[in-house]
Amino acid sequence: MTSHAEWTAKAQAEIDNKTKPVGSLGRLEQWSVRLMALQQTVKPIINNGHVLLFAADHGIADDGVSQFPKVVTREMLRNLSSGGAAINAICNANALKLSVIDVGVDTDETFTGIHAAKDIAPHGTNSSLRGPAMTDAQLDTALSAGIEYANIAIDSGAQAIAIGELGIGNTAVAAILLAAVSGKSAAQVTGKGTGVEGERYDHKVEVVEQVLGKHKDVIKSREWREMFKCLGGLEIAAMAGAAVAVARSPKKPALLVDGFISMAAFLFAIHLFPAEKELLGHCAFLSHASAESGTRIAITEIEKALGVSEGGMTPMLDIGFRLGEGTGAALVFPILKAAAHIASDMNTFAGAGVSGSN
Ligand SMILES: Cc1cc2ncn([C@H]3O[C@H](COP(=O)(O)O)[C@@H](O)[C@H]3O)c2cc1C
Ligand SMILES: O=C(O)c1cccnc1
Repeated sequence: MTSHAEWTAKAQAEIDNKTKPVGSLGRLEQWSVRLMALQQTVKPIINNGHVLLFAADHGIADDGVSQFPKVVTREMLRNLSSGGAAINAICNANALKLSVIDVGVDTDETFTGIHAAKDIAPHGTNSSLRGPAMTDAQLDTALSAGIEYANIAIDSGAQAIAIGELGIGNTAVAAILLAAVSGKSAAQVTGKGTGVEGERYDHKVEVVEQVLGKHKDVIKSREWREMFKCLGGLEIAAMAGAAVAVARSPKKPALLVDGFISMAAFLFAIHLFPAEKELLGHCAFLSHASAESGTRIAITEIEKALGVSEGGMTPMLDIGFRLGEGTGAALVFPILKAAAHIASDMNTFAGAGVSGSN
């Protein structure tokens, strides 16, 4: 069997032979090479994409870390249900399937078309300021929900799975997770999320710092499961589960990682599932660099955890997105599709009778 490294070399040679100056399609070429190596074919296929949007509430949202109240998570579920959210629009534009999965939103309401895994944690997580955010059972069930919904999407024919999220307060949670992994300070990883400014931003940094202090022993232990249980979120766990299901799939789907929170989930997936580290690295495509200020650190940590060189996981776009919901991943889907077509449709210099470089 040809190894992934051999496939990468073969794919690079294929791309370099096509009718264009070497490297002239920039990062699109990188993705094209990566798709060939992932699917182990010179004609990779990306036709169907599916966005998995996991939603959950966070105890820490009541500690003043967001510009918006916690109730917005459930109000946005209703909006998603009626098709009025940003992700609905981008999925419509790019012919993507969308599954919204409630893995712990604090509501009794049921919404048409929204999957509800309500048995996990009906009110969301506890605040990590006061104790562990989750129980072991909650962490396991949220991871399993992610795995389950990713497998359903893959079985129904998706060659690309995007992971997105909704959960007021979750930029603070992602910042906490990133600080725990990287050892960076609260100020370095904490961004403005939905738009906290001035004293509210300072307060958010302080909360992140306090949580890191409260859980310093478990952070020091590098026991990844315990760390995630104490600091994490249900929708972030579900995204990590979905990522590992994509990585494990023999159908070799691509994983489109969204913004800051989605990146934190992917980073934790690498640490939670070390046996799948290589597969996670092969399948993952970072869609965009969110404007959230910890993003660069997140990308560096992902590259470090995967053991790839600096720049090996450069996101495709950097266009000021800072929304989440899977919007960046959904937006970039046609680019991933084009990367597959570059590989399968373009002619070689010899095949087209075009002169090569001098
Ligand atoms: C109306 C609205 C729609 C959203 N869709 C995604 N988010 C994003 O913002 C939240 C994270 O930011 P923070 O940590 O500052 O609360 C998450 O729900 C995330 O998905 C939204 C936020 C709002 C307000
Ligand atoms: O980077 C993200 O995905 C993001 C940033 C701010 C708020 N919600 C999501």
